Amino acid sequence: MADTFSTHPGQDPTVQDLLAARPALSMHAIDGLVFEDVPLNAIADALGTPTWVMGARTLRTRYHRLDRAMRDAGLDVDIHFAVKANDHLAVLKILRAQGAGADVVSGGELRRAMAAGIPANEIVFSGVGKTRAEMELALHHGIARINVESAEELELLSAAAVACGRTAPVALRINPDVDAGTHAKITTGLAGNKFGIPYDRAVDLYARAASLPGIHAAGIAVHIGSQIERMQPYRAAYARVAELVRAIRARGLGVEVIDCGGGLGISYRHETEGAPEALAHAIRTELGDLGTRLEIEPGRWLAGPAGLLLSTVVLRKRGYDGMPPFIVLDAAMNDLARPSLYDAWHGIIPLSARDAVAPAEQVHVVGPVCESGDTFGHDRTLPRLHDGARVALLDTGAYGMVMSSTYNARAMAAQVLVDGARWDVIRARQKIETLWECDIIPETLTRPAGAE
Ligand SMILES: Cc1ncc(COP(=O)(O)O)c(C=O)c1O
Ligand SMILES: N[C@@H](CCCC[NH3+])C(=O)O
Repeated sequence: MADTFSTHPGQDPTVQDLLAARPALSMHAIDGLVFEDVPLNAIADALGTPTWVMGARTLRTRYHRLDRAMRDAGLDVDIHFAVKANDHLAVLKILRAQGAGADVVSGGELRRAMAAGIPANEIVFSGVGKTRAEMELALHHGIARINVESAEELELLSAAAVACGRTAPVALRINPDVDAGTHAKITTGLAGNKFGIPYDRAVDLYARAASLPGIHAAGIAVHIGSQIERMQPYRAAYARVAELVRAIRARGLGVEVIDCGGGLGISYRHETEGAPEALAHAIRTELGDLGTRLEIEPGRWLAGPAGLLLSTVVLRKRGYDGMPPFIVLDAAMNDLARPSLYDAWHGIIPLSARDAVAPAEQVHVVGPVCESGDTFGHDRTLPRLHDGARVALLDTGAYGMVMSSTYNARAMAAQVLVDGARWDVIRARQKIETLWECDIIPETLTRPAGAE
């Protein structure tokens, strides 16, 4: 955890270290940095920067590893991709083609997932504040399940389902009060977090769910946080779920499904990537003998390493009084928000082979936005970068473009999909005029000066 989120201590991996850990990336003398089989300079030449790049082959490879890990453990687990991590229709279509369903947290995500061809009966609706309209939308389309996060929400859902003549298949998302050992802003399974139903109220609430009109009490869901590196928190949470399933069944109620959540971490810096095989083992050990259907809802593990953000050095600014220089990029916190939000560490690699072997120096890497927090790395050891040099920010396929904004009137960056040796633009760079196309000027401001 300290590695992923701290910007200061420890030695940075070198360019060679970063490349060695990422099979989809390679450095070539003439072509420079190549992702899958596409030289990234070709994309930057054609589209400029900042530009997001997703790798289709990488996505497929990762999905298959996860799926195989579950099968090899003797488990039949439905994989629902957490759409919040990357909601691009092309990404969803690729994962769907491999067999993925979806986990969504808003009506918008539900509609995106369906637009990408994922049927509603393979979509689970999670989230702490679903509106009545969102519930109705989900029920109308025949959602596979709604994960309910509170007693209050359960009552609202019952009323919504009765009103539209539907039965809502429900899992109660419990809060197991387990520390996932991750950053405070992305932990979700502690009793004080807003997520889930307090563990000690879950059995009674399940009984209530089973008695309510319009509700089919189908199971239990748990999700304890994101970027989880160790299996122990998973095992602790699953052990609590198993205990709960037994207690519910002892009341004569049925539990058909357990949603085991997402959260598996990746290696941004020095961390060991969460192993799907270890997760499968934890699920089998703790939950495998309960005879329920099993599901997982990973986001980051599938999409994170499948994405990059290309950027160009606008200028080098000399540091104050011998302090490290600032490398100012054309990408900013409005594009990639993770470093400013969580002090997240993302690898940075020059696109040119020659730049990649320049002598290393200590720098601060920043964006041009008017916030001191618009910083991609403090005291980073990087090959010396000149004005105009291009870099790739690594592992930005999850919680990257989806968290972009247009702060400082910066247009949303273009996006490209690489698939082996082929690449396609999958989102055009936003036209700057569209930033104000929804602004409405009150008529009083359009009258000529002095006219009343
Ligand atoms: C309910 C739920 N499911 C799945 C996820 C996906 O998490 P991750 O991207 O860490 O796998 C999240 C995000 O933390 C979540 O809140
Ligand atoms: N946005 C977070 C992850 C949040 C997970 C959603 N509950 C990140 O970038 O690490």
